[in-house]
Amino acid sequence: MGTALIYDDEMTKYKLLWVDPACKIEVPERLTVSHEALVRTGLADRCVSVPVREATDAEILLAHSEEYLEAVKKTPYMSLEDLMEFTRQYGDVYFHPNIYHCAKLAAGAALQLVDSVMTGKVRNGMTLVRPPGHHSMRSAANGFCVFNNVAIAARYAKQKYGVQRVLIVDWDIHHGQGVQYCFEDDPSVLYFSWHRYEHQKFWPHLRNSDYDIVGKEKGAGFNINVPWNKVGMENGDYLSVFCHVLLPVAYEFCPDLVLVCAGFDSAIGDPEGEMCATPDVFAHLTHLLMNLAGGKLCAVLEGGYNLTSLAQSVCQTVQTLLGDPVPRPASLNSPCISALESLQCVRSAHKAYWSCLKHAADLPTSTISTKRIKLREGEETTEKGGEEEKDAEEKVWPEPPKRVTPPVCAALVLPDDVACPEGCERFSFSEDLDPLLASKLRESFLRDADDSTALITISSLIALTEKMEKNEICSGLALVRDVTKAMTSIVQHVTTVLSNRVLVVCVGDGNVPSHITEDRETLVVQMGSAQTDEQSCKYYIRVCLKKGCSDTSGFVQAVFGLLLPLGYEYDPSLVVLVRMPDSGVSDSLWQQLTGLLQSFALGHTLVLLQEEEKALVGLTASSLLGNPAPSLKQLQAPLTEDVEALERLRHRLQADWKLLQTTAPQTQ
Ligand SMILES: CC(O)(O)NCCCCNCCCN
Ligand SMILES: [Zn+2]
Repeated sequence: MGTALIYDDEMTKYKLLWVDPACKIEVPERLTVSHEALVRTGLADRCVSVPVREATDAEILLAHSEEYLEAVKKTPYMSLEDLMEFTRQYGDVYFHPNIYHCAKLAAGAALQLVDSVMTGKVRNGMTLVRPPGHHSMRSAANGFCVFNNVAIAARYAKQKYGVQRVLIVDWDIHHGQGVQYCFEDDPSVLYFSWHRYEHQKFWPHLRNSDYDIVGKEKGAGFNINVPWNKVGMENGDYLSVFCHVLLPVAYEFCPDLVLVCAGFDSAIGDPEGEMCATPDVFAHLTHLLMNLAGGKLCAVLEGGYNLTSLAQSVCQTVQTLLGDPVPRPASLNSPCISALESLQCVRSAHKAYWSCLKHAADLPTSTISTKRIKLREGEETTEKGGEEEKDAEEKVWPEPPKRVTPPVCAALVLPDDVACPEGCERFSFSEDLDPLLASKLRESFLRDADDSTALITISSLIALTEKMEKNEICSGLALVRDVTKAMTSIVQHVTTVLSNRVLVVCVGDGNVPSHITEDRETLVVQMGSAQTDEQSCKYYIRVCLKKGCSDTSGFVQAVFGLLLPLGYEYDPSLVVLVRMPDSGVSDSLWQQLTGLLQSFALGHTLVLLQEEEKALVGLTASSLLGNPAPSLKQLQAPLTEDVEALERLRHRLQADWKLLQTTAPQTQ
């Protein structure tokens, strides 16, 4: 199934008709540069084009009052003076004779996207709209927004398709208070937003945007606010919040549909956000959400005012929705202190509501900057002045790397009697084996040296890693007699001959030859149940789950709280995913893990299965081909001893691995 792209240039046909410094950044070119970039890069042609439509009155009334709708209906017939008068009753927004029409198209476009995804016409999609929506409230326009496109879409999905749980991820740099107010007492809609806040000194200056506003009554816990109290946040800050807050909660919530308030003013160069995250980070944010809800993801444009980073970020998002490999995470810095304080505050505020956060640390006490500094009357805000505003110094950043999709998506090394799944390519090393390599392999890995099939398999695997390194093949899978031996020979080859960093993920117990963990070029993370005396060290990390890998919620904790942050920090060029014999991991969790690990190494994931487990070839290959993993059930609480053990392990390792941090260093 494909990716929908919904755009209509009618939504470019309104603009600011008078002088208003606060609104001048919201220009029609935001839509044209975004769409033109998608066309120029060929991404638009790869999408399924779906037409826009106007939202009906009934649909708009899903999130707005009748008096508000009736008032907006009058604007097309207003004179310039009347439009200015009408605008004055709202904040930081402007009206235009054509904006009502465009606002109906923006909301209608979001509904068309929901229809396309919910009916299975497409897997996921994005719509480029203006006016944006997430600030508009039941009876008020605000922050360039007229109708709350995403709030309407969420209500529509529940009403028309019986969707039980909707996750709304708002990565725009402003707080979508309109969405928050719409669902704050509704446990069926989980709203997550990060936003520039600076202790309430940044627009819209709402006390309700802070981390301790968690939702009301039955909705308590279903509203997550992550305030950024400093500008300049980077990719590492964003990915830490995804790994340590959003994703564990999202998997516990187990949504049937994911809606994204896709604002790109959180990208570098944007005059509103003044952050430093680069456009390729949106490829990762998108990818990390794509295995939720069986892949049903609708991205709706919100803000984004630097036309260069906006266009690049839109392309990164759409290219990921199309299933292309995500770029390697550029050298991530550790989260800054302020981000860690926010992280700690949010996790602490929600520990009562989410079992995955039950053991989170308490609120930081001593750190001064988490205390809210009440905005005293007239105290200067961080807003720019009026006309005399200084030009944010021109930020420059590298063009996101071209994301080439290798000619072969998944290559499989299989015994002849095992069928090769649709869409994959059987791979066997054909050319005659280099005699030197053959003898080396024989003496170091093969018991009975004349075991020719094993030799062929091992040499096929080595040839496979070389083709992955050349980006001729994206991912691989092999059925082998002994996964440990195969893992060892691959790691040996890749780290010595190709001198690349390898992340080895071992699912299940079994001995991992110690020497592959001593070369510093390999990071091994093993998830199992065996309590071993040997301690984890920086490059060989053992996660012990009481009930082993059959405990889905404990396993998911370890994936988001430990494995993904490690992977992002280590930034390997190859991921080897090994399913140890009798691992006990469930099929859907195995597929989730196979999907998530493609965040690293340009998707170069090599999966090793014992040949007895040939029944797993099809579903593993499906994940390697980029098909969304089946959604896990709603997760019950992980075992206390497992979470405590994971916290201890993370605490011990965070000196070496900065992305494991979830708390700010204690200041005296
Ligand atoms: C969709 C959106 O979230 O990007 N809207 C942002 C609105 C920003 C308003 N800034 C007002 C500045 C007042 N001096
Ligand atoms: Zn915004």
